[in-house]
Amino acid sequence: MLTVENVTYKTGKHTLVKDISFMVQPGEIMVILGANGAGKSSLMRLLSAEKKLSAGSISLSGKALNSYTAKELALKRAILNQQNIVNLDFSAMEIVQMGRYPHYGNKPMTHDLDIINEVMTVTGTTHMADRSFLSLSGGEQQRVHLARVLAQIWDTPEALLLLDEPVSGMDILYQQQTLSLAHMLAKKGFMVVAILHDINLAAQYADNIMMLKNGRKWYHGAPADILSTKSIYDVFETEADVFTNPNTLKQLIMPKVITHHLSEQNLKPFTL
Ligand SMILES: Nc1ncnc2c1ncn2[C@@H]1O[C@H](COP(=O)(O)OP(=O)(O)OP(=O)(O)O)[C@@H](O)[C@H]1O
Repeated sequence: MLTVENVTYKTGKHTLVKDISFMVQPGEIMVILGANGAGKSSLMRLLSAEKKLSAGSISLSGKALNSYTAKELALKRAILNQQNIVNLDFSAMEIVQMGRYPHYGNKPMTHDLDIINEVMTVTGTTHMADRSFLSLSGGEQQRVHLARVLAQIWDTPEALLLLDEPVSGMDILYQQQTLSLAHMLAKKGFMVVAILHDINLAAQYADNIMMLKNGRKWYHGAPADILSTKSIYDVFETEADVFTNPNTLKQLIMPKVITHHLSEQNLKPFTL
């Protein structure tokens, strides 16, 4: 289990995360929603132990996160960051192999190679294995990074998978496939925490949603319990209709079109 208690993160004079508590159970997907600048990535950096807490505590499988060694953490949790910059010319398979690195000495063993093949299959990246990573499209690179992250924890029971905007740049098919995969991994016993911007995807895949605003937790619960016109307005300052999809019984969010800032008088032609 992931247990987060009264966590605060300050940098300089700024408090980016304020007194947040929650738990994520093995088998659960928790999605973090919030406007730009709400503190989602900052919280994610605390969960990954990339940043130190200013106050509060985080424990993973009953052990304080800050008492894990770097190697222990690498075997227990993996993070897909928003930006994964690679400048060197590796093949896609070499990138995925890097994810497996904490598990082997000099050379990957047969078991490691089997896992690398498996995660490339489930992320639809096998056919890119020998391609230069730098030649891949943005969405293809994102899938290779996902495979790398999965290779790291594929065979770890109750691993923590942290996904910061995992489907940005992916087409609609791979968005669905990636989140279905996250769902499958949760059912395998992983704890999945994902930042998404698409509320409809959150409604479709999350077991629980946490909505942040100004670094604070504003709402937390099952999508059906917390997604409403009011909560969306409170957190995003945007009006939206919330329906129930008759086929899936999940929430469907339809933002209302805002026209008042865009009157024709305000739209002057550009002059060069
Ligand atoms: N080192 C820093 N010093 C001061 N403010 C910072 C620092 N790093 C981030 N911030 C600010 O903290 C706030 C939260 O940033 P964070 O990246 O966590 O937001 P986010 O919810 O992930 O946003 P987005 O949806 O745009 O990715 C933002 O206003 C950001 O500008």
